[in-house]
Amino acid sequence: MSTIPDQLDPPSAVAPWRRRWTAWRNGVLASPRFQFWAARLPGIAMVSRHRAAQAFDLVAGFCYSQVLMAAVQVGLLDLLRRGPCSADDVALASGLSPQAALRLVRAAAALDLAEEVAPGWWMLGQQGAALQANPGAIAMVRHHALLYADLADPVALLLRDRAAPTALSSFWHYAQDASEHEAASYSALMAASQAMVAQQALAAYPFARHRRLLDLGGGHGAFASAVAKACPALEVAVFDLPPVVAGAGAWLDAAAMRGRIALHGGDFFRDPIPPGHDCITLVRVLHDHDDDACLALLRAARQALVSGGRLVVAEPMAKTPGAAAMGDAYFGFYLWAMNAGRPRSAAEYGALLKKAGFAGWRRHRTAYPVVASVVVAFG
Ligand SMILES: C[S@@+](CC[C@H](N)C(=O)[O-])C[C@H]1O[C@@H](n2cnc3c(N)ncnc32)[C@H](O)[C@@H]1O
Repeated sequence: MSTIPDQLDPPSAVAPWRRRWTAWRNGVLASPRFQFWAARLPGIAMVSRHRAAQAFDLVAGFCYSQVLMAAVQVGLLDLLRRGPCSADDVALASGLSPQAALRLVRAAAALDLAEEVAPGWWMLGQQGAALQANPGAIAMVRHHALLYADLADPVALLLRDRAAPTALSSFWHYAQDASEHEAASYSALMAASQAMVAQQALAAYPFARHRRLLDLGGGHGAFASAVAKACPALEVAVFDLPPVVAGAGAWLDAAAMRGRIALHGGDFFRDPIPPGHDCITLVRVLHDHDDDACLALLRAARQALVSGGRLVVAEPMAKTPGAAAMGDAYFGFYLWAMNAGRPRSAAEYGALLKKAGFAGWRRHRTAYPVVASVVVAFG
């Protein structure tokens, strides 16, 4: 099927030394002789074993994710949280056969989701404990069934070029006329995973220096509520599609924030953005949209901001040191499957913000950039 020629004409953009060095290094790494010796030479052997394990994880990662999915779906993590369990306990609670339960709990232990604390008895492992305590992460694991369905044939997905509906594009139905049920499904997922994002943004940027904040695409108000709690003097409002805003009341009631957060329903690509705010936030919104749409939204946000105001962008970004796979691999394919948007680096946001008329921008450090990076624009 591939029509890629053996040799490509070197493009002038690639420095000759870089091309020669990379080709030489790759030739060495691919050589069976090098691999044979690298596994035996003291010092290099450790590195090469680590690289081999990484390569295996890359090949088998989809299977690990499905072990996690099964553990979440049958309630294994909840069960192990309560105390030591045998495979028979797992079988009884999950409806699996004893041998299937044993296979699952052993796989979970190999991934640090479970830990065998005595022969035949398991509790939560370290990863399992952290995940089980994080409702947002668990909600995302369940949600991944849709992405997994879209990725079943990744080349077919790429070939469709975002022109045909997918499981994810149906889930993320951003429209004025979306049903309240559709809007409620994705808004609940976002609200469940918002706490960890808000934590990053609140620690990275001093929202309390502002007077009035508008969270564009703010869903049911989870981020707005977190900021309002952290900054009692700040007036906080949310702007989102009418079917989303219509469902926000119940969420705000549950969080005891009704009345504290003003709600505006509208389409930020068509309707005017409410003026008079000195801070506008876009949290996990821009990466859902293609460049032209982002630019239009950033221009509209800049016009709505009061003079001297700030625009705060918070979302997981591409080219994040130490978390590059999260950006262009995970979000790259997630948003491709969603049929809109792309992950962008902080520098790419900087360029878009300048194009939208902002005088400057700055990246604010977050403790977990894998959850969210923060870029602030001014002027
Ligand atoms: C990925 S969600 C993020 C929600 C929230 N900011 C968070 O981080 O939890 C994107 C949000 O943008 C909203 N949105 C998308 N298109 C919109 C539009 N044209 N006008 C207003 N809101 C829109 C969606 O309804 C959704 O609530």
